[in-house]
This record gives sequence, structure tokens and C-alpha cells, in this order.
Amino acid sequence: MSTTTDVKPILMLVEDDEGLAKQLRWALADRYDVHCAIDRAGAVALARRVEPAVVVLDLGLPPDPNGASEGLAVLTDLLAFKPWLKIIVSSGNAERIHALEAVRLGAYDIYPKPVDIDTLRLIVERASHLHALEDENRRLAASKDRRPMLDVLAESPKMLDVCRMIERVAPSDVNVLLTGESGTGKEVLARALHGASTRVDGPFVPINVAAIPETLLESELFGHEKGSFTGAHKTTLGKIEQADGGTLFLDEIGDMPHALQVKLLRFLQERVIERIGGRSQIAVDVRVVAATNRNLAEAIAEGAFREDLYYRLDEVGIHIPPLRERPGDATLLARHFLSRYAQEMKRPARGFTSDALRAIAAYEWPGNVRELENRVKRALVLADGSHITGTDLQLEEGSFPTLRMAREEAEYEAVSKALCVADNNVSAAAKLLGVSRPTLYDLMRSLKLRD
Ligand SMILES: Nc1ncnc2c1ncn2[C@@H]1O[C@H](COP(=O)(O)OP(=O)(O)OP(=O)(O)O)[C@@H](O)[C@H]1O
Repeated sequence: MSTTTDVKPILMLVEDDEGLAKQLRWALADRYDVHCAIDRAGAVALARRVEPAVVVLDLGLPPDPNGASEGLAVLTDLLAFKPWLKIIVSSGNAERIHALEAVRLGAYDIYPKPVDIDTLRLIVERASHLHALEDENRRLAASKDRRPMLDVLAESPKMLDVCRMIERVAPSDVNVLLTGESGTGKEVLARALHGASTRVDGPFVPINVAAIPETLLESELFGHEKGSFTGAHKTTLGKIEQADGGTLFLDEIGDMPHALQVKLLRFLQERVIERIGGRSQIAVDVRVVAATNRNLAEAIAEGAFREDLYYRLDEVGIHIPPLRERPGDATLLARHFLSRYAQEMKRPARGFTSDALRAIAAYEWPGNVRELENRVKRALVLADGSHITGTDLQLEEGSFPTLRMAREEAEYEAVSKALCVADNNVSAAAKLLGVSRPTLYDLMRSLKLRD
């Protein structure tokens, strides 16, 4: 017994010539579930209702049957709410210029008039196949189940190292401290770590220590018993208890008030908590992942952060490099955000212009991935063409790196690679780089690769 149902792909015809529409329907109905519209309003309403994969669109529609204005308007309307729709437009010889305009606006293909049914069937089949593949890809990309590292987009060597490290430490129960500038992806990586751990079926509970007023933080973390203070109408579990069996993510741990640092340390040592106003000790099984964009060594030296707590949290420390030190990542992430938000905002943006991609790669990204994400979102709202430009992203020429910065970056990469290949043997690394040993020592000092 076959369990597959043979669902035909949905095809929408927009054709005002009734005879031609009938002929096309007859020719395509064996392979497709065909629906017809004869004008702009009908086409838009039908597309919303039946959600076609492919549209065959005549550009000459009433009230402009001899021009293309109405057909192009249908095209823009449809792509605005379904950017991935495969639209095939028909063009007579005289309308070739309009057909090219349609492709510029995002049409998938054109077919010549008078219609040759076999050619059209072939074009429609290809479009339908591509639509199905893209659909499947989007579905896979959206499914988060059990493939945590898929959410972490990276291609720079430094970031790939970070991903490998996360995968390596995930299965053990050690506490992990993630450090890195704001917006580098610490929370994304904490989630990936949880997803790759044996605790994946347990909860992932994030709490931003800096965002909660000091007076409420203790109760947020440890919970409280009913009646333990004015307003405590019922017993409430704190985040630590909520994370039982899973992972607790303590974001901005550097901002934790001193008194609570003591309490957290006690929990990490003894693995039991006491709710505020409670008497019993409750055993809780959590793995703690903490993150900070502050320099904790300085905070410890200033007496603002307890050293013993630091060592408990930093059983394994992972540093997330800033985006400017991750060649290739910015453009990869930009493409990802563009396709994600174009779909969410129903904008027909199809890509970046090459000047935009150059500007993205060259920009310093002080706000890291979060800034990139926001700029792409804003550009999508502002852009009026099908491609996002550098101007849409508001990346100015002035943001290009100076030659000195570029040279330092290249030297840093070359020297660290040579040292890695030479297993940190400076003489061997100097040989690989074609410089003397003292020169390499000087270089390492100036690049802060040694004291
Ligand atoms: N490698 C990545 N792949 C995909 N999306 C990412 C990646 N890194 C960051 N992001 C996205 O960028 C945004 C900022 O990331 P996140 O919140 O993890 O940064 P953070 O370092 O925790 O920031 P903060 O220090 O300010 O809390 C989020 O929307 C996140 O989804």
C-alpha cells in the first residue's frame, strides 16, 4: 500500500484571453492544479487563497491590454507578498522590452508568444521543481530540531574553531563562560551548546542579569515562598529551579551584585537552593553557561567580581571574536538576514549589489552581528529596487579600513597560521614566513601575540 498522496503543484494562470486560457489549462491540467484569473484584483485575491507555486502571467491585461503596465503591477503585487513565487511572463515580439523589465523586477522566466505548449510545459516544470527545492530548503533551515549548530552561521576560521569547541564541550557537564563584545552571538552559541548537549530535552532558561533591578534579581534567580515579602502572593520558582534538568544561561554575569555572587557561588558548590522565605534546601540539576562582554579580570582586580565565582563559571572559557575579525562571516550573515526578513516582511528583495557586499565586508561592525541584522532590516524597509545597495545599508565610504589596519590584519592571520603549523616553534614559523627569528619576535610583539 502506498502512503504517499499525489499532490499536484498549484499553478495560477493570469490571462484575459479566454480561448488561450482554456488551451493552457487543458495543456497543463494533467500535471498541475490549475487556477485562472483574468485581471489584477482577481490575480492577487486568488494567489492569497490558493498559494500557487508557479504563475503564468500575460503582461497585457485590461485596462492596458496592449501595454504591460497592468501585468507588471500584478508581478510586483505578487512578489511583494510571496517573494519566492516563480512567475513566468509571456511576451510577444513587440513586448520584449517589457518582458526584460519584468525579469528585472523579479520574474523567474519569460516565454515567447505565440505560445508553444511544449516549451511552456518545460519552463513551468523547471520553475515548479525549483520552487519545491527552495521550499524544502527553507523548511530545513527553519527546523531547529536537534541540529543546533545550523543556527550558528559561520565560515571564518576563528568562528569555525569556536563552533568546534562548543561541540566538543557540549556533551560534558562543565560550566562554560562565553566572553565577547556585545552582539557577537553569545546567546546564539549558548543555545547551540544546550542543543548539542545531553540536556537537549530539558529547558534552556536565559536570564539577563543586567536587565533586572538588583532588588528583584534574587527572587528571579532563586524564587520565593508565598508570603515571604509584601506582594509575594504565591510561591514562585526562580530561574535556577526552572532550568532543572537543562541549562541556565546567565547573560551579563559581570553585572551581578556582590551579595548575589556569594549566593550563586554557594549554589554552584552545593547544587542546592533555598527559595526566599523558604526553609528547605532544594536540589537542582543545572548546567550553567554564563556570558559577559566585560573584562572580568579587571572586575576581579577592582574587587567587583569574586575570583572564586569566576573560576567556578569559567571551567571552560570560550571567546567569541568580534565580527570585524571574522572574514567572510559578515556577508554570509547579511545574506541570511536578507532572505529571512524579506520573507517575514514580504519584500521582494533578491540580493545585494556588489558594492553593498564590498561595503559589508569592509565595515568595522562595532555593534557586531546585532548591528548587521538591524541594518539589513532597515535597508529592506528603505530599499526601492530589487537589490539592496550600500546606500540602503547606510555604510559610508569612510568606514573602509585603512591600509595599516588591512596590513595588520593580514600579518596577524599569516603569523598565527605559521605558528600553528609550526606547533609554536618560532624558528620554524620564521622559516615558513621567510623572515629572521628576531624579526618574527618583533612582529609577534607588535601584533600582541606575545608580551
Ligand atoms: N553566528 C550567528 N548566526 C546567526 N545569527 C546570529 C549569529 N550570531 C549572532 N546572531 C544574531 O545576532 C543577534 C545578536 O546575537 P546574540 O544576542 O546572541 O549576541 P550577544 O553576544 O549575546 O549580545 P549581548 O552581549 O548584547 O547580549 C541575534 O539576533 C542573533 O540571532
